[in-house]
Amino acid sequence: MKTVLLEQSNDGITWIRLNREERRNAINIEMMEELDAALSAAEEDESRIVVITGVGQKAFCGGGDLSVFHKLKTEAEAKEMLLKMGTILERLFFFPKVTVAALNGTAVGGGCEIASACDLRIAAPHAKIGFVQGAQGITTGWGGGTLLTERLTQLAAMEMLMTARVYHSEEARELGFLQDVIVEDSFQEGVKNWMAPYLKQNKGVLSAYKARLIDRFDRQMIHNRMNNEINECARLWETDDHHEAVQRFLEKR
Ligand SMILES: CCCC(=O)SCCNC(=O)CCNC(=O)[C@H](O)C(C)(C)COP(=O)(O)OP(=O)(O)OC[C@H]1O[C@@H](n2cnc3c(N)ncnc32)[C@H](O)[C@@H]1OP(=O)(O)O
Repeated sequence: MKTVLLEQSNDGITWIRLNREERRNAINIEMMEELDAALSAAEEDESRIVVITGVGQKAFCGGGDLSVFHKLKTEAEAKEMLLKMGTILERLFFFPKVTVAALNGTAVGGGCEIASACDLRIAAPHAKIGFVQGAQGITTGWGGGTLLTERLTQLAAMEMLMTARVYHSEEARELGFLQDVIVEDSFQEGVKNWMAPYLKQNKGVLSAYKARLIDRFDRQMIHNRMNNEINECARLWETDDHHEAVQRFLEKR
């Protein structure tokens, strides 16, 4: 694997690191496939907790790779890509182990959708967090909007999605998006310390509680809502509003 790094440590944590630092860990098709493969490895290994984070200090994930995805022009082309990642995020949402999104830096767009699929979200103080899709004339399209509404209060989720605002970590914590802000100098050590109380429990205890959490959800309903979200985003994708917003970003580079 190249765009995703897998570290299966012997302390109960498997680390999955998004590894395109020069692109702010933006997601392309290869990365989607490697993320899926990393989840398969993590599902089978002896870990109790799976942490998804980004390489470097600047970004957790800058969302979909616009330098590639701007080539997708039609609703059908967009839908194929959105569905591919949506399927992975649905898998992540129902993953049998505890999952943590450790936001080492900025998480925007699809980066926030990945974080929403995880059970817990923690971040470095400098991280900026925003569902910026609205500012690009689209909605969340990997199913992460649906998943966010299962994580936060309805009002907080609506605010984040509908305003497309970018929040500082502390504000995101106040809204309930983040469980905590990790202030230690070493983010990785801070994440480990934060998870230590969870890691005191054995694998059976954690997986049993995770199964009860999953029981809360009507799987078919979540699946249908994610599909509706993907379809709606694909429809908006082919509008001029969206293509022009992406063009503006690409021209700024
Ligand atoms: C398709 C699924 C739905 C979505 O994800 S829609 C949302 C897509 N994402 C975005 O709109 C975010 C775009 N990126 C940004 O706003 C900023 O780059 C970001 C993430 C806040 C980081 O800001 P800075 O730390 O100042 O870094 P920067 O802007 O100088 O970027 C460094 C290099 O990374 C590139 N990059 C960042 N995000 C990217 C992306 N999503 N797709 C493609 N390239 C991306 C950026 O173009 C720049 O490249 P270069 O060094 O100029 O060649």
